[in-house]
Amino acid sequence: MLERLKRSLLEAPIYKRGDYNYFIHPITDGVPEVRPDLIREVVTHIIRTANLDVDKIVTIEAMGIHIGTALSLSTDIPLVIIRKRRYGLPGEIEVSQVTGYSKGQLYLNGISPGDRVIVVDDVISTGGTALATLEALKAAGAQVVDVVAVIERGSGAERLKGQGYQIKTMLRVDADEGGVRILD
Ligand SMILES: O=P(O)(O)OC[C@H]1O[C@H](OP(=O)(O)OP(=O)(O)O)[C@H](O)[C@@H]1O
Ligand SMILES: Nc1nc2[nH]cnc2c(=O)[nH]1
Repeated sequence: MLERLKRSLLEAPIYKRGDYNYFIHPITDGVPEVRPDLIREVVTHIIRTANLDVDKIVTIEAMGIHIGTALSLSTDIPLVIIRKRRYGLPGEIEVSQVTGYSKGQLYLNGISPGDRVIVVDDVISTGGTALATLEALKAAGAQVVDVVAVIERGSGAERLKGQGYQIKTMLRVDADEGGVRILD
């Protein structure tokens, strides 16, 4: 299962960001190129394993967009993209996002109270983005029926699960100078 994703992660180059061994991968970075076979494998897996009895798919700019778009095309469920830019539309919800590398604001539009949604993203690491997303969706009155991240690195997903959030991840990984290791 997920053989292409696993193989591609084992081949991912490492880029040193200070002390952090950052892996560069088509799904999480769009670099060197977004591979259709990987997107297809990921989306097929989501369709098999996630609860798609939803009104909307929600993803987060930037690196959730290709996964969200492919899932939307495969299911005909509309896609809502949480943006890092304010639009000032009526009802726009603003939340703070803190990740391992950045701090900023996220802006949610397009959700009506009672909407059933699934959240999809490329990676969960500290869990800061997922937490901000869930906070925004709660403020919008959405019912979050599933949260799926393709790759899990670090303790964020476990922390959020400990706080009662249901989060599904496809592969858990870590990385050092030698490359990516798949943990399960
Ligand atoms: O669990 P976390 O520590 O919050 O990290 C996960 C988030 O980090 C990345 O986004 P990032 O904000 O780096 O922006 P990008 O998608 O524009 O690269 C990724 O796409 C996730 O949304
Ligand atoms: N692409 C990518 N995203 C991450 N998010 C947290 N760690 C990483 C990493 O090593 N690579």
